[in-house]
Amino acid sequence: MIRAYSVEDVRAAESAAMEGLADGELMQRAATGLAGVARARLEERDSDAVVVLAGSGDNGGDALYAGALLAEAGHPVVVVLVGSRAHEAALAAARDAGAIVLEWRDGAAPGEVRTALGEADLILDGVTGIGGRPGLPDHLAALPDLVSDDAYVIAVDLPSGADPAGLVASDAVYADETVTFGLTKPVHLMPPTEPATGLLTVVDIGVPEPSSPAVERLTYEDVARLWPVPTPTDDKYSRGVLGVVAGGEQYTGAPVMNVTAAVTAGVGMVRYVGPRRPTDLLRSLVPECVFGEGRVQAWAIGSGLDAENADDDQLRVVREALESDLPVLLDAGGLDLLEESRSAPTLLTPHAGELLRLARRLELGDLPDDAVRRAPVEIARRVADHLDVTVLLKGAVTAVVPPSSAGLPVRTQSDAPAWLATAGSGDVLAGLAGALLASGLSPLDAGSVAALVHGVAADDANPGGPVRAMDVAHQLGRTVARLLRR
Ligand SMILES: NC(=O)C1=CN([C@@H]2O[C@H](COP(=O)(O)OP(=O)(O)OC[C@H]3O[C@@H](n4cnc5c(N)ncnc54)[C@H](OP(=O)(O)O)[C@@H]3O)[C@@H](O)[C@H]2O)[C@@H](O)CC1
Ligand SMILES: Nc1ncnc2c1ncn2[C@@H]1O[C@H](COP(=O)(O)OP(=O)(O)O)[C@@H](O)[C@H]1O
Repeated sequence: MIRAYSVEDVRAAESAAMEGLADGELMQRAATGLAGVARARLEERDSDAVVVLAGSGDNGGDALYAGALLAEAGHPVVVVLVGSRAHEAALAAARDAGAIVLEWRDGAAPGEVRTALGEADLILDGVTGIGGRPGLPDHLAALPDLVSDDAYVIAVDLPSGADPAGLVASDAVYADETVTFGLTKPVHLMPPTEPATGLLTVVDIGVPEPSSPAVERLTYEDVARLWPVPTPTDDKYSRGVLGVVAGGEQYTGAPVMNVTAAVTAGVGMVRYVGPRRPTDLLRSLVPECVFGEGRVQAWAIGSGLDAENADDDQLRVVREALESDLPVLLDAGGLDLLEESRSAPTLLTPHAGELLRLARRLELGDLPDDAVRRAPVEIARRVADHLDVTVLLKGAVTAVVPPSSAGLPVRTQSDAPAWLATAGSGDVLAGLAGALLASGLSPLDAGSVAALVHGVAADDANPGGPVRAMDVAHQLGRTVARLLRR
């Protein structure tokens, strides 16, 4: 498990670590680790010229001390001061080591700054760290255009401009690599900010780990720990039966994808409830599936289901499922059918558009069109709290957000290639997560394990190339086996 800690907890842990250490010792450790990574990258790329962007705070201090170490090691280093102040001792160290110091505190970039940025092989981005407000100052808006495409950008602690809490989207430096100190922070793992982080390298500076993470990420080892592996005493019923209510006369593909995914992921059994056409299709495409109502351990409801024109039998079964004490997953059209909290475990799996529609239907505050893009986890949290459900918000970084009452951290997963952004892949995820709910996993575990396995299966199905949703569904069993064997 990878764990990230809130800025307040990081600051408290850093203060605890500083007790008994000489003044500035932690910053020296940070700068030494940062300079070590920077030197390794310069060497790997057979390159030399360094630009240090230094802001007003201690993040700028880290970058300046690292710049001093790189200058001492013989690299040409140009420091560009971009904030209203600079860390004085660190700036003096950089000067003493031979760095050239330029200023770009406002307005357009001076010519010599443009030249330095254009010629840099490696840039240390030390504009802001965990003390930064989201967004870059206006005068730095032109920064990306001034940096050569060939330059390797290392963000110091976090990409400048990115929200340290990872809650809101903003302008930020997009780094090739982020070197963070001691502890991973939410910015590195959350949907709106992780894409700016690049490769994440954690340098140990001796900061103790706080007790409660704000964000967690499952690793392959966690899948091996959480996956419901059958024992010799199991039978198909004890392993879990998933009921699927999906599709209709119009939308016949979604149930095929749901059911194929659940069956391939190894659920005990799947029962499908739906009208004639999808039923006939499933009979020929997924012969393992059984049809009609019966006892189940969990429901997956809503993929390809048009709530307005749904079959009466389907709507009745959905009503009964929602009133039952069984775990329910609601996807796509099923999201329109939940009116109030349930007492049983409930997992919603919207994409951004569906989350916005749901939050608006529930009247959860002022919600402009870009509300979910700007603050995805906050909107998911509003829905989770209002309905007392777990919300899995799909995207390049998928967030699984439990209700605040559970007192659990958010889980985020980013295991999928962008090729997975293809019609039907969400239906595969719903079938997979439903299968895990039926086998007894909590909504948080089922959602996060499913997101990880779904993403890895997409890559396994055709490494480095396009995938169709059905290929992801067919790949699930082999991917699970590979992750369990590790
Ligand atoms: N504590 C420790 O033991 C250790 C800490 N360490 C390091 O310290 C970092 C935290 O340092 P920090 O607290 O000084 O905050 P930091 O992120 O540098 O920025 C603060 C200043 O930036 C400015 N500013 C704000 N927003 C801005 C924006 N959007 N765009 C531009 N400027 C902006 C604002 O100044 P203002 O603009 O208001 O004058 C504010 O005062 C941490 O990330 C890690 O790198 C390591 O050395 C390990 C040990
Ligand atoms: N850029 C991306 N990179 C990786 N995965 C993505 C990306 N965009 C979407 N996905 C994943 O693809 C799936 C799409 O689901 P969804 O939008 O519900 O599709 P559908 O409704 O067609 O089945 C989700 O699992 C989502 O996490």
